[in-house]
Amino acid sequence: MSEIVRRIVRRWYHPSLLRSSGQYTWSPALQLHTSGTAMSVTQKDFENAMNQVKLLKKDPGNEVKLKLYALYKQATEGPCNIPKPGAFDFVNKAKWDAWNGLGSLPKETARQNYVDLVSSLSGPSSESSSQVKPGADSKQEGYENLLVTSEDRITKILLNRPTKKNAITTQMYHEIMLALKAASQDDSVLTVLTGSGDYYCSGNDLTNFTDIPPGGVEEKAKNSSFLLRDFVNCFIDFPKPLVAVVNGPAVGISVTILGLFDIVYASDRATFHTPFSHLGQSPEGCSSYTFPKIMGSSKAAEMLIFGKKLTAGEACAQGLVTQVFPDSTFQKEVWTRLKAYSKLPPNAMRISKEIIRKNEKEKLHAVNAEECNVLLSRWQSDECMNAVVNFLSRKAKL
Ligand SMILES: CCCCC/C=C/CC(=O)SCCNC(=O)CCNC(=O)[C@H](O)C(C)(C)COP(=O)(O)OP(=O)(O)OC[C@H]1O[C@@H](n2cnc3c(N)ncnc32)[C@H](O)[C@@H]1OP(=O)(O)O
Repeated sequence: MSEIVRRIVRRWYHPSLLRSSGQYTWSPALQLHTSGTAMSVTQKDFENAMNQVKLLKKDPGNEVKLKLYALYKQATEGPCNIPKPGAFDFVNKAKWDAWNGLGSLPKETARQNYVDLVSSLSGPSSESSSQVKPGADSKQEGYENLLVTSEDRITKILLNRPTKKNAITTQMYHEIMLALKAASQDDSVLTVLTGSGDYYCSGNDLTNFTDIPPGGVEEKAKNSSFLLRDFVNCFIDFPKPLVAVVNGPAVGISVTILGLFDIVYASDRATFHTPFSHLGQSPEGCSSYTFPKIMGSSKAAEMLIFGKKLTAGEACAQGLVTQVFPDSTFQKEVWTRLKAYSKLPPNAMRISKEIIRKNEKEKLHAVNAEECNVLLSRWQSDECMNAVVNFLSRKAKL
């Protein structure tokens, strides 16, 4: 083991680098405001949702209350505009973090997300709504950082960790695999992956690298390689039409697996970034095969080797994205379209997907295995470890 590796392992264990997510105590100070400024189309839904919150029979828990608080503030006041409270002012710091974590999420999207979240907590409502609201029908329990709902024959898997830009933790990889398995067997006909807050997903959670088992960095790298292979296999083998609703910036693995989706709809706020060389890593998610195929080898190289960040428009021009929508109407347009698609005969859709993908499957599994094998050594390299330490010690961002 080189000196740098020893230094990094020591630093990985150093408590000052391991930031906890914190536990919050519910107090009246966290309760939602119930007056809002008048807004156009969804104001009625928004007000109904605010009223539904007061009628909830079960305490939704502090994490959900913080999300509701943040979305409410974003929907009514826009991006966080108050100074960061001191570290020991726990409650206000938690509220500030939640609101600030929504970044520049547009008011309209925050209002929609608030209504969706309340619907998922309340179950089906008897009131009519002017909006298409995916996810109000049935919420599936057992996920910590996903919100999995089914409505209108669409299963929606929402990455629900907005304060961390939906970075994917080890547990989330497992939860996403479970959710995909359940969706492949439920009575839905389409499956959607999307993100909550202003990001679609910031990729692999870099703190995953701090959880070193007794076998050291090598064992960690092996475990991660197996987990990644299983994770990507779930996308390769998913039998129903799979749609990515890219609501904001996407980074790393959340971008590379897009080549395994059947449709990718993007907000015009979305960007697509695979900074593998910057991180001392290499492509995964079968992108070393799908990207050159989709966009040609030189465009793929610019993304995968040089980390060029694409706008939604560029990603669409290069074939990675199916269609781009203005952010202000993104949710409404996309869900209206998906709801219409979900009425098509399910067996025909499934069989069409199978015939489109079947000749590629073996190749994709081989590419996945090879990419994971290369990453196994990349994750143990000084280049990668330095990049992770720099991020964790706040020296580097993308
Ligand atoms: C099983 C293992 C499989 C591994 C598969 C491999 C996949 C490869 C990849 O996915 S590579 C991509 C990895 N991702 C990154 O490098 C992104 C790192 N994040 C950033 O550069 C920035 O956070 C940002 C550009 C995404 C957003 O910047 P912004 O200034 O808008 O916001 P903050 O930096 O303040 O972020 C808010 C909080 O979220 C935390 N966070 C964001 N992304 C990640 C991440 N990928 N991993 C861990 N934590 C992340 C960030 O630290 C902030 O937390 P804090 O509020 O506690 O400070």
